[in-house]
Amino acid sequence: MLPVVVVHGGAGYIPKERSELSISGVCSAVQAGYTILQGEGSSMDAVVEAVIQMENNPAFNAGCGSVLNIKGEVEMDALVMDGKTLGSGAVSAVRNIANPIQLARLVMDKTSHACLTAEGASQFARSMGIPEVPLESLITEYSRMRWKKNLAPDANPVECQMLGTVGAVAVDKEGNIACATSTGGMLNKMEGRVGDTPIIGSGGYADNLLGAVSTTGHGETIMKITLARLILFHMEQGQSAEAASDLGLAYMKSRLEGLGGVVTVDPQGHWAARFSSNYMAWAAAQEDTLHYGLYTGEHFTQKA
Ligand SMILES: NC(=O)C[C@H](N)C(=O)O
Repeated sequence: MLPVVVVHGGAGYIPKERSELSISGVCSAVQAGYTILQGEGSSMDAVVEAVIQMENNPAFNAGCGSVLNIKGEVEMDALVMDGKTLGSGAVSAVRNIANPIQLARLVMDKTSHACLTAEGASQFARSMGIPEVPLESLITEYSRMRWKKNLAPDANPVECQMLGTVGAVAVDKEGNIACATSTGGMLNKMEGRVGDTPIIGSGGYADNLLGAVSTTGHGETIMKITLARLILFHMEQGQSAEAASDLGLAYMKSRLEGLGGVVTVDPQGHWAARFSSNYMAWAAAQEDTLHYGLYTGEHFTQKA
């Protein structure tokens, strides 16, 4: 069963013309993670690489392609967690860097802190030699169009809300488990708004004894129920990765009318990609097979 890597490209509304881009994006990201796992790399290396691929892909709301805040600027959140040590690293409201997930990993590896924010995170990035990139390089025509559209008083909140956060979970050959999640947040959010993504237990969680989860959906709702940790709690109680994911998502829906999605693994390599929204691009790679889907109930396979 091991190794395995599972990724998501965000729960929510995906316009038809963008579905191909999302599918091909999650499939190439999962392949990149799987190549690392097959080459003896760690689950942490695999989830970070998979997320970097999606941050660099303008189809997703992370890195280049992030949604814009109310001022038309990009502020990003990211989290990594290492299931062996329970160490984690996060950045919130960071600007002008291409790969927030890399910076989150450096926070975990090189500082004694769990999260750096805003200007302090930028200073740390500079000290680590991470180049600053111009704001414009993170903004796509599509994200600017959606930002403008959503400023209109008659904006459709469903179409304009959650979309495209990216995340990954993996178990390597040694049985070490990791998660990574990265996002531009919610469209037209207030300046300085921080969502669930960089918060351990909400945007993700990893524990070698239980498994790992990376989440997507409305951050303020996810935080209320600490969705990632809630799912792992159900697994601790004996539920499978799939049943626990469904229980967590069902609770968020019944308790708060919140929709979202998750990718989940357990220590044996059982995995799930589950969502209560209409769409979530996801992909998994295990035993040389690539699995992927977008709509509820969809599950395609091909050789990895
Ligand atoms: N699309 C998303 O998943 C958004 C993210 N969870 C946030 O609230 O920042």
